[in-house]
Formats: sequence, structure tokens, C-alpha cells
Amino acid sequence: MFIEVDMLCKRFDNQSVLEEISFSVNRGECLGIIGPNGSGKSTLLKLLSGVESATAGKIEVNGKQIEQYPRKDLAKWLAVLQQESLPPIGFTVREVIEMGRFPFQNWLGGEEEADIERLIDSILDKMGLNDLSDRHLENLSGGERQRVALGKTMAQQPKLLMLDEPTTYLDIGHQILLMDRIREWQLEDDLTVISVLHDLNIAALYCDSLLLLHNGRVVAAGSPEDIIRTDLIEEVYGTAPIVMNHPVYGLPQIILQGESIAQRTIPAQRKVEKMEIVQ
Ligand SMILES: Nc1ncnc2c1ncn2[C@@H]1O[C@H](COP(=O)(O)OP(=O)(O)OP(=O)(O)O)[C@@H](O)[C@H]1O
Repeated sequence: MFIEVDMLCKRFDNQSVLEEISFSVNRGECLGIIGPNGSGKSTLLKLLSGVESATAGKIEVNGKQIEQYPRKDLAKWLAVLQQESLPPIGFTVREVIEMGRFPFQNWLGGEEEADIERLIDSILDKMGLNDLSDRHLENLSGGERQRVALGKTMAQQPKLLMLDEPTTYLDIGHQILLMDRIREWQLEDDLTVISVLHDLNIAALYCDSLLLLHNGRVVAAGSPEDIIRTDLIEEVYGTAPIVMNHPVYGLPQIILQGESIAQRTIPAQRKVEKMEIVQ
């Protein structure tokens, strides 16, 4: 077992934000953390990445508690892709990606320049950033910046990647591109991935397992088929989507329903009285 979380609790002042969270993640697995706004997803990610410390409970990585790893060691195998984690201004795409190597360098540099060049070139290639490599970050679109941010974490060559809502602000093309690159990287390098995701359809398509949080507690954990169910989603999100199997991949996908939509004037030939719900 690569990561083992046991009875984790987090309180801020007197408010309990996470209660008795337990789960495990295998090496090379992608775990999606889902749940409504304020359910504790980002806080859980901060505890897992060592940014915040837990009030109670423990997190073990490879049999050792996360607090026992020196900061510098953590930075060598754990990368976190956060919203807006890029430097503000004045750096080119290539320079930012090179910054991913910082945890491995001493004050003299300390890495073979040719090796680093080769690594950065391959990342620029993989992320489709070749034509942008000399452009300044501040002149890029949101989707391009997010690709650079992922490139920077790739340069770090971590064993464990954590992502906080990586597809927010991205159009569907860039969402798929980003998730595909992460998935390929996961499979090629046996990378373990833990990602907070809002989009349940993306979560079902790209995650091996899901952890559903509500009010700081784990409501359910399991495969996408176990978790993306109308009853569970309604209990937690307060809206009941239709769940269907993806026609190509067979994975569960949700289709939203809303009261006011039913009241719209919809041509008779397009209306269906009742939809069969696939569970
Ligand atoms: N530093 C803090 N001090 C006090 N309360 C906090 C702090 N950080 C988070 N919280 C509270 O903890 C709860 C969970 O927040 P968190 O950001 O983890 O939720 P989330 O599931 O990631 O939400 P969202 O989907 O809206 O981003 C919220 O009620 C939030 O106000």
C-alpha cells in the first residue's frame, strides 16, 4: 500500500472541517476526491501534501508518517499542481519548467546541463509547448498557463502527484488534453495521482477510484461505478442527475436535470415522459 490515511481529523479554531477520514491509495493509482463546495476536499489535499498538519489521525506514505519525511525529501517525490501556482511575471515558459528541477539542485546547480536540457525538451514536446517556449508567461492564455504548470511538475519527476481542480477555467478541449497527459504520465511512470475534481464526468472517466466527501466525512469510496449513482449524488449534492453508461467506454456519466428545464416549452417530439435511470 502506497498511501494509508487513518482516522484523519482537522479542526480550524473550534470548527471541525474533516472527521475520521480513512482510505488508502495504491501505487500507480489515480484517486479522485469529489464532493460539494465546502466539503473539505482542498483541506484534505493540504493535509496529504504536508501543507497543513492534522488535528488527529495519521497519513503514512510507504509505511512512514508523512511528518517524518524531511521537507527537502518530500519536494523530490511529491508535486502539487495548484490553481495559480506559477511565478507572477518575467519568466519564459522554458524557465518556468526548469524551475521544477529546483528541489534537486544545490547552490552550485549540481545537475548535468545536457540531461536537464533533454528532459525539458521532452516535456515541452509532450505538452505541445514547443512554439511557446520563449514566450513570457504573462502573455499566455489560461489553458496554456495550465499546461506550463503541469510541465513544471513533470520536470520534478515526482512519484506522487496531487492536483487541486486542474480543469477549472479550461474549455473542454483543454480539459481532455490535460487529463489525457496526466493519465499517460500515470501509466508510463507508475505515478500515483490524487486529484480534487468538481466535474463528476471527468472524475468517472479518468480516476481508478473515487472518494466522496460531504460535511468533512467520507460518504462513500470505491470505483466510479460504485460512487456515480443517482441516490448517492442526490444525497450529497441535493440534485438528482440521470446516470448513464458512456456509450464508448461503459463508464458512468451524469446528465443533469432541473425543475425549470421541465417547464420549458420543448417540442413534443423531443420530450420523453420518463427517463430510465441506469444504476
Ligand atoms: N484556514 C481555514 N480556517 C478556517 N476555516 C477553513 C480554513 N480552510 C478551510 N476552512 C473551512 O473548511 C471548510 C472546507 O473547506 P475546503 O476548502 O476544504 O472545501 P472544498 O471542498 O475544497 O470546497 P470548494 O469545492 O468550495 O473549493 C469550509 O467550510 C471552509 O470555510
